[in-house]
Formats: sequence, C-alpha cells, structure tokens
Amino acid sequence: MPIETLDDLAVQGTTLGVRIDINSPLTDDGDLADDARLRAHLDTLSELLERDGRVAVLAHQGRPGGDQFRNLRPHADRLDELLDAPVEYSDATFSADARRAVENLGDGEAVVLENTRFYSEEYMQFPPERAGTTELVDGLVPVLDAFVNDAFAAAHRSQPSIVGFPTRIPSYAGRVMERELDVLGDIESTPEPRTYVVGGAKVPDSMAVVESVLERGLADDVLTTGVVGNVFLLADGTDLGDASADFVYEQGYWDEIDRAADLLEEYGDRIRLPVDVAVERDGERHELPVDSLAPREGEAAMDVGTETIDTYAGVVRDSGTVVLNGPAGVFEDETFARGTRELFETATAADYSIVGGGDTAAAIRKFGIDGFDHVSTGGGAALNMLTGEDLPAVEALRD
Ligand SMILES: Nc1ncnc2c1ncn2[C@@H]1O[C@H](COP(=O)(O)OP(=O)(O)O)[C@@H](O)[C@H]1O
Ligand SMILES: O=C(OP(=O)(O)O)[C@H](O)COP(=O)(O)O
Repeated sequence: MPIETLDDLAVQGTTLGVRIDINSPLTDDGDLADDARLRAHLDTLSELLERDGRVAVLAHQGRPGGDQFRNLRPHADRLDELLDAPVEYSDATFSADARRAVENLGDGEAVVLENTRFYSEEYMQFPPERAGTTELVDGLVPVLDAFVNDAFAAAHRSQPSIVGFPTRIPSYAGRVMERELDVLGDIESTPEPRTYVVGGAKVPDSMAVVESVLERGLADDVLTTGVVGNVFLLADGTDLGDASADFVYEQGYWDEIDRAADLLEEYGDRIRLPVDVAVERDGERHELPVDSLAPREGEAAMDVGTETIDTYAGVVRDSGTVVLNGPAGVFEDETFARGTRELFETATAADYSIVGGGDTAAAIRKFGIDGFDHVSTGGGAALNMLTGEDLPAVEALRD
C-alpha cells in the first residue's frame, strides 16, 4: 500500500501530532551543539504551519541514563528562531498539561512537547497495535486530528511515538520521510563495488547491518572504525588495553564481541580492521600499531591511526558506492578528529556516496565537508533501509 504524504492531508485548522527527530549533540550545559537535524525538518514544519495547521511536535533526545538525555527546551527555542511562526515549549508530553498546551494552539502555531523518552515505555519496542494503547498515545489521541511522521532517523525503532499513532488516527509521511524513502529505496542499483564504512558508538545497530549487508552480498568491503572497530579488534584477539575494553563493557556491548568474532569467521575476507589506533599519551595524540600494541593504563583507542586511514582511503576511492555511518573516532576532540575528517573527505570521491547519522552529520558540518550524493538524517535507519529491511515506522504508515 502506498504511503500517504502531506499532499493527501487537508491541513487547515487541524491539530497534528508531528513526530520529528531532533536528537542532537548537546554541550555540557545542555545547549544544542549542532542544529542540523532541526533544520532538516523546517520544510515539513513550515509547510504545515503555513497551511494553518496546529502543530504538536513530538521528539526524543538521548537515551535514558546517558549524558545527552535532556529536555527539549533548547530545541523549542531554536525552532522558534528558525521558523516564521510562534513555537512554544511544554514540559509535559501527554498529561492534562500537555493536552491543554495542544488545545491552546491557534492556526499556524506550534508547541514542542517534552522528550518522549522521559516516559519509560517510549524506550521499549512494541508491535504497533500494542504501541497504540500506551499511555503516551492514549493521552494525546483525543486532542489530535492526524499524525505526521517525519522522524526518518528513528524509523527503525518500533516505539510508541513512532508506530502507535497510525493504529489510531489518520497518518502521513512528512517531507523528510518522503525524500529519504525515495533516495534510499534502491541501493541495489547503485554502482559497484560497494563499501560500507561503519563507526561510531552504537555497536549493536552497526553489527546488525554488517551482518545483513554481508549475508545479502550487498557489501564488497566493510571498513570498521570507531567503537565498532574496537569491538572487532577485541574479537580478533587484540589486547586493546583495559580502558578500551572497559568502555565496551560499560556500554553493555560485551556480547557484541562474540558476534563480531562470528562475523569475522564467516566473512573475514570482506571485513577490514584498523591496523593502528590513536591514544592520548602525555596530552598528545600517540599512534600504536595493533600488532605490537602496548597501551598504558587509562589509554583508550580514540581514533584510527594514519596507516589505517591511508589503507581505508584507498578502498574508498576505488569504490562505486560508499555508505558511511558513524565517526571514526572521538571527533569532538581535535586530537582524535583526523580519522573522521580524512575518511569522510575521501568518501566524497566515490562515484556515489551516502552518509548518515546524527553525529556523522554534525561531523560533516563541523569539518565543512560537502560533495556527498546524499546526506541522510538517519544513521541506523538509513543503514537498515540500505539492507533492505522493513522499517517499522514505514510499515505502520502503510498498514
Ligand atoms: N574510539 C571511540 N571511542 C569512544 N567514542 C567514540 C569512538 N569513536 C567514535 N566515538 C563516538 O561515537 C559517537 C557517535 O556515534 P553514533 O551515535 O553511533 O554516530 P551517529 O549518530 O552518526 O550514528 C561520537 O560521540 C564519538 O565521539
Ligand atoms: O540519533 C539517532 O540515530 P543515529 O545515531 O543512528 O543517527 C536517532 O535519533 C535514534 O536514536 P536511538 O538510536 O537512540 O534510538
């Protein structure tokens, strides 16, 4: 069944729940460090407001327990600056206060409701029917006429605010969702050979994708960087030192080492591991080859090393298609930004390049890199889509 879009929605005077993904890097003070994801949704939001809709924005920020798990006030303030319409902030998500804030909207006005993940069920995965009976959905449905899902970056999560509303009220894809589905829908026709560069810190997501693209023969090469690369190195028997291993353990990713070992056994010829890594020693970047690693106490692998960058860059340059998700190191710290900056720059040289992810997009903007064929708002979502997997958000809009 085709998905309905904003072209199919009579917007004027209707109250819309609009799920967007403005999950962004924050400063230590909780301010926005990058607003790329907010800007990405401006088309959808301004269109709905110009068409005299009443917009209740739903969004998440961070993960429970993480240092990026904060309220959405800075996001609301920034949207208020960026949009040509009044945007209020409500510190409630689905309570009577939230409903009041939504009911008080006039035509062409918006309110940003509080971080959906402040509510515990929102961080669980449910089948759509069950998601449609959660408190969040139940609480808001009485004050909404329709739902718009523009949160492509969270489309791989079967969470209440993503898949619940379409079981209850008419639902539509926003402009970001529509564009991403168009561009990413057809990976099998992109030029070969295809190289997937996976990095960043969301190891289970990356592992699932690596498994899928190798199994389906979509990837000719998988280049591992970031924490993902560290996990593969640990799986390969490299002693990365306690600091790197503790980091993986603290994130709860210990099982991923076994998974990486299985993947190396089955597809080792197509998976590349870093041959050197960078640690901080005496306040400076210090590179260590992995075959003679001697990290000292407290030294964690924070970036891929120069030899790895050069080898990977060669593979990337010769690729027909490069799909890239996740920074190669702790790019926020200039000492460890080299791997990310150089690999990302090289990726623009491939015949066809797709990059995605919140932090990935932030890194691209930080380093001023352009020339990618498509910069997706989603990281995990884009990769999932590129594996041919169904995205729960899209299935929910279809049903
Ligand atoms: N070796 C590393 N050790 C610790 N953190 C890392 C390392 N490499 C990358 N990171 C971190 O990964 C984070 C981004 O990961 P992720 O959220 O998976 O990316 P994206 O949002 O693009 O999908 C960044 O904050 C970066 O500092
Ligand atoms: O940042 C996101 O995904 P990404 O890191 O894959 O780009 C989305 O907001 C989804 O967040 P989640 O991975 O905590 O569910």
